[in-house]
Amino acid sequence: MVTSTAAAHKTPQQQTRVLIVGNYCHDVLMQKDTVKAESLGGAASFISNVVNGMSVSCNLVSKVGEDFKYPVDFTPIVIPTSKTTVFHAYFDLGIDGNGHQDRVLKRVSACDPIRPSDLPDARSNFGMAVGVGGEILPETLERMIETCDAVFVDIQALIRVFDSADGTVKLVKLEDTEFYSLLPRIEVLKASSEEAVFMDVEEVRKWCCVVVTNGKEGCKVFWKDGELGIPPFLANQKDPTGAGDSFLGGFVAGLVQGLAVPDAALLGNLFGSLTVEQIGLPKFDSRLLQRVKDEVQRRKMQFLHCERSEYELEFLKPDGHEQFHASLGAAKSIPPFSIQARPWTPSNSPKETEQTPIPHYTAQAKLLANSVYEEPIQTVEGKP
Ligand SMILES: Nc1ncnc2c1ncn2[C@@H]1O[C@H](COP(=O)(O)OP(=O)(O)OP(=O)(O)O)[C@@H](O)[C@H]1O
Ligand SMILES: O[C@H]1[C@H](O)[C@@H](O)[C@H](O)[C@@H](O)[C@H]1O
Repeated sequence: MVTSTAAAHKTPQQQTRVLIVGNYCHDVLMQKDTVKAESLGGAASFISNVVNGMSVSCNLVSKVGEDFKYPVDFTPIVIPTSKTTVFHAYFDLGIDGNGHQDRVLKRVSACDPIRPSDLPDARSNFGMAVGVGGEILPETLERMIETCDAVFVDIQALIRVFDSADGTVKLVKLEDTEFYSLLPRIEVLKASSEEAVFMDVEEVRKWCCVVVTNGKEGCKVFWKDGELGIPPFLANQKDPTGAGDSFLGGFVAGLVQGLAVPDAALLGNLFGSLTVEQIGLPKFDSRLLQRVKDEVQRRKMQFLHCERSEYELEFLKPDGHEQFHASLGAAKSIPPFSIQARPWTPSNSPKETEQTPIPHYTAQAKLLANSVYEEPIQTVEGKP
C-alpha cells in the first residue's frame, strides 16, 4: 500500500496523475474466418479513453510502426524499423463446455518493447503497466515502480507468451516469470477470471491487492485481510474486447479522485459494461460521462471528513455503496444521443476524414460487414 509517508516528499501538483505504459495495436475481429471489424486496440487505448473521459490528466507511452493507422489523443513513438502490433481475435474458436475462453487471440506482428529509457523522467502518481504483446520488460516495470507513487498492473502484460509459428497467445504461470519478485512493490494486480488461474491468488494477495474481473458477474477484490465482491451493471454484450482494460481505466480514475477501492471498482465495472456494448473502442455519450463525473463528485463530498492520505487505498466498503451503484446504474440508462453507426466505407475512413469530426467509433472501428448488427459478434456468449 502506498502510505502517506511515501507520498510526503513529492509535490503532487507537479506530477502527471496517471502514466499509461503499453503499445497501441490494430485489432482484427474474426468470425467464421471472415473479418468482421477492425479497430484501434491495445489496453493503453481503452484505458486512456476512459481516463480522458473522466477528465483525469494522463500521459501515455506507446510504440507503433509507420503503418499505424488510427488517430489517437497521445502521439506514440514511431519505430521505422518495426511494425505496429496486430492481434487477430477469433470469436468462434476455443469456447469450452463451460463457456470459458470467449476468443482465441493471435499476435500477428509485434512492435518493439518499451524500455526504461522510453519512460518520462518526471514522477507520476499512478503508473499503469498495461502491455498486450509482451512489450513490458521486467526492467520497464521496475523503472515504473521507481518513478510512480503507485503502480497498477494488468497480468496480461506479464504472463502472455506467443506461439512461434502462428502467434497464438498462451499464458504461463506468474511465478515462472521474471516479474514475480516485483509483486511486493506494486499496488494492484488485475486479472480476468481466465488469467487468475495462472497465479496463486492466496499468495499474491499477501503482497498486493488483487482484482479479478469476471465478465457479467462483476469483479472481486482480494487484499491481505479481506475480500469483497463488487456487483456488475447490466449490459447488452456485442464485443467483449477491452472490457478488462476499460475496467482498469475506470478503477484507477475512481482511485485518483479519492474513491475507496470498492467504489472505484464499481466505476471499473460500469466502464467495463459500457465497453462490451460497442464493437471496438467505445464512444461514451457525453451526457453519460457528465452524469458519472457528477456522481463521483457527489460521492467524494460524502467523505470529505475522512482522514485518509491521497495515496492510501481504503478497502472497506463505505456507507452508501449500494446507493452509489444504483446512481451509476441510473446514469448508464440515460438514452444516448442519436448518433447513427455507419458501416465503414473508404470515404469515411479515418485518414480521409481527419478534418471532419465523425462519430468516434466510426473513426476508430471499421465495421467491414454491413450485417454486423444483424449478425453481431455478441453471439459469442462466453464471458465466464
Ligand atoms: N457481459 C457483461 N455484462 C456486464 N458487465 C460486463 C460484461 N462483460 C464484462 N463486464 C464488465 O467488465 C469487467 C471486465 O470484463 P472481463 O472480466 O470480461 O474482462 P477481460 O476478460 O479482461 O476482458 P478483455 O480481455 O476483453 O479486455 C467485468 O468485471 C464487468 O464489470
Ligand atoms: O485491444 C485488445 C485489448 O487491449 C485486450 O485487452 C487485449 O487482450 C488484446 O490483446 C488487445 O488486442
